[in-house]
Amino acid sequence: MSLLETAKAFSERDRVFDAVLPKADFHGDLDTRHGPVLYVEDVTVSFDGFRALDALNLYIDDGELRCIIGPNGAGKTTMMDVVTGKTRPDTGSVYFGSRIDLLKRSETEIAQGGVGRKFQKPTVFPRHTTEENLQLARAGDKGVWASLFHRPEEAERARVADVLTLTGLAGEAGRPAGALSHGQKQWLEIGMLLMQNPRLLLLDEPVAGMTGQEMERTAELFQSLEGSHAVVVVEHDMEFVRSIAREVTVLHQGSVLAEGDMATVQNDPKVVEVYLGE
Ligand SMILES: Nc1ncnc2c1ncn2[C@@H]1O[C@H](COP(=O)(O)OP(=O)(O)OP(=O)(O)O)[C@@H](O)[C@H]1O
Repeated sequence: MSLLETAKAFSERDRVFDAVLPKADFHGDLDTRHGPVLYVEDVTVSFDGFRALDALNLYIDDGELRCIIGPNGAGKTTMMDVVTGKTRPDTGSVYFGSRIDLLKRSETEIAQGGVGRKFQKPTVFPRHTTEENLQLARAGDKGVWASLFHRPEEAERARVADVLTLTGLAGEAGRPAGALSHGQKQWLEIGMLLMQNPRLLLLDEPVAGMTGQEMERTAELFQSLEGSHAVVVVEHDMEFVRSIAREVTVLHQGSVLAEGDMATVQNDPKVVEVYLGE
């Protein structure tokens, strides 16, 4: 890929492009002593009078793995849009830890301040190797141009090696990302988010299109992140949800219909009626 093409690719890739901008830092203010890393309280979002989120309350504990399920149109994507600053709610509050008001922060500040988001479709740089993709994801620390040409330092090399191991991609480090399987591309993209060391990861349908074996590997990956990163997984694949879920939140018509462990949620008649019974 020529320099020009690489630069163009960056401008088409919102998250990495964001990282070119001066780094926002509110890690020092992040206070999770009360438990949650994310507080969504009484949040309402209306589109032309239709309530996509309706007085939504959602709390995610620091380091927890949470699954969010719900029928189409329940408000799952809108919830992630609100947390990441893409959509501003009509009412309510959203806090990262107990002190950082995310509604006062820009999308860029939120992304750089420790909230990573992965959209459904993997977006990696196909002609760069797996390892280079991980190095590029660190661009925020030093600017894209510098990161394309700089020699990785010891600490960064170690971080890349850790993430390669964590994502099961150590054997693919030198392969162009475009040659990876669909599942491997998804892991690489999660790895790229991990390079920025997010405290909270929001993942939209991460196993869509994966083989059964890839799903099993993904379940292991998510479980290994537990404790060090809070991971919120929005997923329709119930078998996958069952395989990883501790706490499940069911959204319906923009608010929480049920919450609890998988067995509790699965046997809740309201949930069966609106979602699982489909
Ligand atoms: N920008 C918008 N303008 C108007 N309506 C919108 C907009 N964004 C979302 N909606 C509506 O808000 C509702 C909630 O949408 P959302 O995408 O959050 O649901 P979801 O739970 O993510 O659904 P899915 O499982 O299909 O992805 C839907 O009825 C959708 O049509």
